[in-house]
Amino acid sequence: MTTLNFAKGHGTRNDFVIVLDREGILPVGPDVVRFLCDRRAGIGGDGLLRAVRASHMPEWSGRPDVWFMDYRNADGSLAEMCGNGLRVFVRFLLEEGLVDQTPIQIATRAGLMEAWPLDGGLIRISLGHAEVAETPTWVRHAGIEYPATTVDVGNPHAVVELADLDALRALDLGVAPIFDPQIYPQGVNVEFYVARGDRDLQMRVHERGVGETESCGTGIVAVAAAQAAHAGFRGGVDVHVPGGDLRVDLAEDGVFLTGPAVVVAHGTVVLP
Ligand SMILES: N[C@@H](CCC[C@H](N)C(=O)O)C(=O)O
Repeated sequence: MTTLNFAKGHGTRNDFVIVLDREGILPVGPDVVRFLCDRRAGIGGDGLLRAVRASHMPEWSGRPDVWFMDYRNADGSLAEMCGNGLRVFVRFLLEEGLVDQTPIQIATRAGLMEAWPLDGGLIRISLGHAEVAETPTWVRHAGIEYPATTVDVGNPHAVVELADLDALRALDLGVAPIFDPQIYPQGVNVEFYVARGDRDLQMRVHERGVGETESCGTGIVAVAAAQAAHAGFRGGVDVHVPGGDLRVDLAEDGVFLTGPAVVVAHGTVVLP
């Protein structure tokens, strides 16, 4: 019988199974990830966060003395970055006494990120630079073709602006949006948003490798960056998602995301 110790956490209800694997030796291939993230047969989560010492990740060539966030989607696929996951990952490391200095540096497939624990259960993270593409693309959903903006936040996003909140509420994101596979050969996260004000956005998301989730940190940064590029500003943007409220800062030196992160359970699971 193979057992695994796990924790469970979420950031604005984007939820994750977390495993500590200092030496990168645990058997967490795609089948095990799908099992752990299964809400009926497993623990349940939108993704898995595996904490590995960076020196044990062959794909990492940066600082060896930090933790690497190995993120997997619920369908077992790899993703480069996860904004809510990064805050939950940091919360887990803090609670386990595995990090102390601030800013906390975390290695990811999208590079070295930093995190600052704040009062009120919040964590601020850096997410590098959000690159807004100039060439427009499209997204089709429920028979409608929408103009979309591509934003790279380490992982790929297609951002669609809708006219009003009724249109946002009416979307059936149980159905996956269709996108241009030439633009997104590795798939894409699709965000729909409404600007309640220039710096006050409401968003829903269909995540690559997961489906509709209640929040997506990189998606939140993507809609803020797309809105800022269209309206021509920098600075703070509030983004509301079904799972809660987050703050994006679009600064000269990169993008930052602030929001809550909690660990809610610890346990042991028997692997099939
Ligand atoms: N929920 C995440 C994003 C997770 C990865 C994404 N599904 C992808 O495949 O790129 C977030 O909070 O950013």
